[in-house]
Amino acid sequence: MARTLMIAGNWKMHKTIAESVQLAQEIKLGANGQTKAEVLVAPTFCALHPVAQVLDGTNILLAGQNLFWEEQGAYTGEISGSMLRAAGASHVLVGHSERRQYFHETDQTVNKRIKAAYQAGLTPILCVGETLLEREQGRTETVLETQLGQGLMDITPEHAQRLILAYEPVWAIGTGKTASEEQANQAHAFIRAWVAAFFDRQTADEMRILYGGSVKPENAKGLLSQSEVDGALIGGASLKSENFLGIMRAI
Ligand SMILES: O=C[C@H](O)COP(=O)(O)O
Repeated sequence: MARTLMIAGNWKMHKTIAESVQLAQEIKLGANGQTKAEVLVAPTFCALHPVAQVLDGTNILLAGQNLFWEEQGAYTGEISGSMLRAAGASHVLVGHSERRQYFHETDQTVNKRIKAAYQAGLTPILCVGETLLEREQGRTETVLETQLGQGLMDITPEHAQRLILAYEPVWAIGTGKTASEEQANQAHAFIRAWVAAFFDRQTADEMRILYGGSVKPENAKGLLSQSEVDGALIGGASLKSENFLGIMRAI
């Protein structure tokens, strides 16, 4: 079955509220009727609600960049799934490599966040991917298997039907080095086969697996035309509307 492509922009820790609103307005104008892909943006927490107001009435989706697994409480600096929902988000990134690397998130806490996302009615976008060293040691598949297996532990098949995965080789993030089309397709095929074995074939066939790592207008077409690549999770190139819209137009 045909999977709807998703073009997702992760704005990371970039842009003030005013700048986020401006970018959202430019994307809203530019994306209007220009793409068959689903479009999603993930601003900083403080810009979520203002961006939601800009995107109101469009089919552009809004995501949080992370969430905590408790609903509320004395957890300074954290945000819950229901708070993201209330701010206008329908999706949430979980387990981004920057969260794992700089904030010590583990597969176990990723699993708690995934469950909390479902609990709040959010669609999680689970990010997985190997480091350069792991790839050079031939451990890519083992790493992916572990991140997926532990991250998705005890997730019900019903919930899995709403899951989105993102393959983001750490060595390709923000480095300008993109995985080759073959490398991306091969990793995605491995992930899809894993999903089929862990859940079932239909879930695997329907699951979107996005590629992330230095995607830009010049390489988007090649990457996104791979049979196993169902969209892109874009960092740097999502921060300028002409680049983000350029990626949309390239597909
Ligand atoms: O979430 C997005 C990825 O980390 C990719 O970032 P990048 O496009 O800047 O390499």
